Amino acid sequence: MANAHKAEYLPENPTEIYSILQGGYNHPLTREWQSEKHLTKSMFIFPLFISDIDDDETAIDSLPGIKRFGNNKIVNYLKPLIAKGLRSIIIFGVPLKEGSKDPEGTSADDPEGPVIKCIKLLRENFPDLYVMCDVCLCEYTSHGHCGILRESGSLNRELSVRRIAAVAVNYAKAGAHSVAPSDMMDGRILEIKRGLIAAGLENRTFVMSYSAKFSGNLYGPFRDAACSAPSFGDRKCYQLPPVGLGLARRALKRDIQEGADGIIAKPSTFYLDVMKEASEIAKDLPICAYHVSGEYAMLHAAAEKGIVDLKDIAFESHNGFLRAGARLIISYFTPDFLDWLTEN
Ligand SMILES: NCC(=O)CCC(=O)O
Ligand SMILES: [Zn+2]
Ligand SMILES: [Zn+2]
Repeated sequence: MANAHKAEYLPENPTEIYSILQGGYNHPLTREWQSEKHLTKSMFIFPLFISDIDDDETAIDSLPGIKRFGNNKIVNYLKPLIAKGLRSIIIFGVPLKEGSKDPEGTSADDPEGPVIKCIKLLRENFPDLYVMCDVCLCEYTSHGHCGILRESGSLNRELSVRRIAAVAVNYAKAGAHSVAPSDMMDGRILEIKRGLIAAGLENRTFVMSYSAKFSGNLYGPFRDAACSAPSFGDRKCYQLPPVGLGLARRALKRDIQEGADGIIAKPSTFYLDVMKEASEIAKDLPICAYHVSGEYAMLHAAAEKGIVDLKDIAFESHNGFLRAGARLIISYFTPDFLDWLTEN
């Protein structure tokens, strides 16, 4: 008999019954029930570009809707967003003044520099806002690379890691709740944790590691906003090659061992497999997707051309990150989601 292996309880023609799925999602509510996770306002971390020109308020052409602000302007800009439910931001400093960049990136943690001033300002004005700081040297170095260089132009890993850790500790001292090293120097998580312990700040500082940060073609608008393009060469010897899934796994495992409290996967849409693996390898840590500037700009460009609806595509992409295991999202769409998640 053809159906000898068929279970007793199956009907003669099972496809009649078991192939039917559409009854399970024909209503808007039953479609919502399919979602295992929902986007919430508290998942969003909004990138801020803060320059050393205190009255700065400059639109970034390649990042629609995003501006660079000086410290005199940022509080008023954030007030309505916080009223709508903004919980967290990540600060990127942008020194623009003549002579504000040098080989060591001194302006990164200058007490009078844009970042330290912004941390203090935001902590004073918004006691409930969670203040995260990107930690890197590229915005502050004259050469535009993410670490300290040898005379030959190659990276000095040891000096870089020491400098990165010192900057991170100074941000924490100024009041940052979280530091997020994006430099990709080997060993910086351990060095930062050691620095935080030495400063007595280890039990109140969240170290968010950009573990799986790939070099590639999606950071252009950010470099316009942060004026951080390297003056020579590229970042391919420290950011991961896009094909390097194995390297991402190694970086993740190392950063977990060195004590990272959270993991960033970046970029996001093109690297959902990495995000999924990160959520499995680092299952005890929150995974954060970084929807980077190029991804944001592409969706805007497509919407402008009438190819996609901006809100629909933003939900589709950001829900993808949750499906892939992310719990947090750094996104330039944050102000939009604060509106959209209120309407919903
Ligand atoms: N550390 C931040 C970046 O390198 C770029 C992010 C972006 O393109 O939005
Ligand atoms: Zn950098
Ligand atoms: Zn970076």
